[in-house]
Amino acid sequence: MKIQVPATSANIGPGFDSVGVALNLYLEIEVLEESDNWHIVHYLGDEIASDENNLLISTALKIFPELKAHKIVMKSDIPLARGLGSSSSVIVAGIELANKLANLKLTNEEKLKFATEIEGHPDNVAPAILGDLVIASTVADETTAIEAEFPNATFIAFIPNYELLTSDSRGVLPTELPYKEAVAASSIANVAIAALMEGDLDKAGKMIESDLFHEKYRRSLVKEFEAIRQIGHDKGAYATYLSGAGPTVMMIAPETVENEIVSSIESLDLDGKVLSLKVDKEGVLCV
Ligand SMILES: Nc1ncnc2c1ncn2[C@@H]1O[C@H](COP(=O)(O)OP(=O)(O)OP(=O)(O)O)[C@@H](O)[C@H]1O
Ligand SMILES: N[C@@H](CCO)C(=O)O
Repeated sequence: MKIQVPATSANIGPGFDSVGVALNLYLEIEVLEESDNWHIVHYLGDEIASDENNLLISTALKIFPELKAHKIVMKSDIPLARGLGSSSSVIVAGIELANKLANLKLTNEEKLKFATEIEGHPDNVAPAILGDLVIASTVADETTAIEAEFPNATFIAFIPNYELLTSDSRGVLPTELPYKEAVAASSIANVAIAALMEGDLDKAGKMIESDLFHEKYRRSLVKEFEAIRQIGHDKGAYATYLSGAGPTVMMIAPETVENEIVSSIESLDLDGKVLSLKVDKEGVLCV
């Protein structure tokens, strides 16, 4: 049995802790034979546990503590701590692992509830489970999610060669927002989502770049951000935003300007890589 989970790009500007889209980079786990202990074969580095302490197994055991141990092979194209939902991909894979091995027949709503409880917010786990664009709200432990189709566009990611842990990136956010600013921030988010639903990427892009919830506090943590956003403005992208908690800088652009934008970002000679990505429509899959 194999389980595949897509990467995700959360926030998309003003959709902080609420909006995310699934993209075509993947975590894949292959479940092999039963074993006396959990053992994960992976090439993700020494800091990632290979036993029951790995987030995959700790998540699966939270869902079903009596799960029988197996040998597992884990591969991932999703870079760790870069704002592309690596932790959510593992959590969603862990829930699916318990679901399939213990034949729990979990619904998507149940998977989303467990995943949000573990991750703390729904914006990465929801599209990792459902695919495509998801708008979700978790308040007082209750999660409500709406799936939608992301309008036709390409995603261009600049992935820096350094990590930024979500916990560190959340540490620079204010604990409170003045009422007037919160109302303005919420109106920007409302129009961004309405424009995405209408397929109006010009208006959506303008609102995505007007976020007041998180980017202005975090931008200084990602020194490449302004130069890449400028390329987006010069070359006709719809929007450039900080993916998840960063440091990946994500651009939404028409496919017609994709190659030109990729070359322009590469010509900045920054320390990192540039990837063109597409929306994943499926979410978690088990084969
Ligand atoms: N394949 C994996 N196996 C086990 N743990 C993992 C794996 N991938 C990620 N993690 C854990 O998740 C941590 C990264 O999570 P973090 O929330 O900081 O970043 P992210 O999920 O990549 O980005 P973001 O949430 O901003 O999209 C890693 O440091 C590691 O502890
Ligand atoms: N909404 C989250 C996504 C990363 O986990 C944040 O921006 O901190």
